[in-house]
Amino acid sequence: MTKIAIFGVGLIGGSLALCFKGKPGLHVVGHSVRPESVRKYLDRGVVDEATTQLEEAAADADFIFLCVPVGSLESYMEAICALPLKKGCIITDVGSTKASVAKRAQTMDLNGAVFIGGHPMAGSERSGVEAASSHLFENAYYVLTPDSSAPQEAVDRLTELLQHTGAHIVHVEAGEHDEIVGAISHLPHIIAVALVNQVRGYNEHNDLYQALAAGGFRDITRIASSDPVVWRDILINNRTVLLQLLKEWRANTEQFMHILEEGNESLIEEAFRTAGEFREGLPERRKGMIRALYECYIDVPDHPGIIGRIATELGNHRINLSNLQIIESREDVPGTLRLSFRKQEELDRAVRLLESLSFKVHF
Ligand SMILES: NC(=O)c1ccc[n+]([C@@H]2O[C@H](COP(=O)([O-])OP(=O)(O)OC[C@H]3O[C@@H](n4cnc5c(N)ncnc54)[C@H](O)[C@@H]3O)[C@@H](O)[C@H]2O)c1
Ligand SMILES: O=C(O)C(=O)C[C@]1(C(=O)O)C=C[C@@H](O)C=C1
Repeated sequence: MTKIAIFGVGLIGGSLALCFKGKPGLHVVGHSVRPESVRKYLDRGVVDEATTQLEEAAADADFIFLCVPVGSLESYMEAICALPLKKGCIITDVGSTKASVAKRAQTMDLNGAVFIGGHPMAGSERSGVEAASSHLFENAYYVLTPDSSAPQEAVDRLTELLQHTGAHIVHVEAGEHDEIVGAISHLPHIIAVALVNQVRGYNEHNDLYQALAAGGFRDITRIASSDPVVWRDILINNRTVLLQLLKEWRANTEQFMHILEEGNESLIEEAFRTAGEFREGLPERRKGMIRALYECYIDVPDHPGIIGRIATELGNHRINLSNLQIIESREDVPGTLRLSFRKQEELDRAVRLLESLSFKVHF
């Protein structure tokens, strides 16, 4: 039996546990310092076994996954490596920053274990084991940051285990990883939070701000609802990179102010054109969340029964919708529906069907 110990069975740890649990030859043990959490993991069937004892969880483990907030990673590593570990045990983490934990692993006594940093590029604004899903990592990228001291055999073993997540494994150097995710994940979280708080301030004097906030505001601010402790740790940990990115962001914002002061129409168009083109190239269909898998948007006239008709047509053609969301709906104005499917083939069939019914489909 291969024993997998997961420390911190929250959104990410719980999702990994669900990917491994029930697979032949794998036994998943969850750890929490809180007895009520241990009971919850067992009641929800996320792990095979759960304990509050660090030593019991780590004993004889072939793989140890550290799925706690970034600020707690090093203390967990130190506590675990002071325990008797199985020789050749692989310790990995899922932290959203990689350089500091990699550096700490290089300077500490790993007690016969091998450390390989990891970071699944999938997640959600939700947290806790309640939000865990076995589908979270499907088709997402999963970054590994092995340094030159990591034996190839260990990297191969971890890569093989992670096949159960359905993610694509990529190797990135830890420092480069932190720069890239700083720009594509951490900076957007800061911007979303700052924007929501700016509007929250206006709303204190006029609650129409909140009432009128529609698709645009929701789309750009979903991640502002992310877990405060998890994000406190990420931002503090990656602050050198983030301070540089924020300087560049400030310069970009000032440039936009100049364009507006000048009333420069062509530069505004140009900014939307270049941004739109780049965004079109994002690997949209590789996202790991169920709700964001294979999507299309359709314009619909705002009249009663239209949603029912679309759902019925899809059902009649045995096309399974995984989600349907009204993005915009106002009286007398065409609305937009977002339709999500679990498979490319279902999306393709839905698009053909909806177009044949004269709906306008976008991606
Ligand atoms: N949320 C995301 O979208 C996402 C995506 C990829 C990676 N990560 C990384 O995964 C790790 C876990 O994040 P998550 O989103 O699963 O968080 P979560 O809050 O859902 O889970 C965190 C787990 O760690 C435990 N924990 C242990 N020590 C803790 C402490 N001192 N403070 C708070 N919780 C503590 C909690 O009980 C919980 O089980 C973080 O390092 C995060 O950077 C998060
Ligand atoms: O989709 C989200 O809600 C996320 O915040 C996921 C997200 C991201 O920014 O893309 C957040 C943190 C991670 O470390 C990896 C992925």
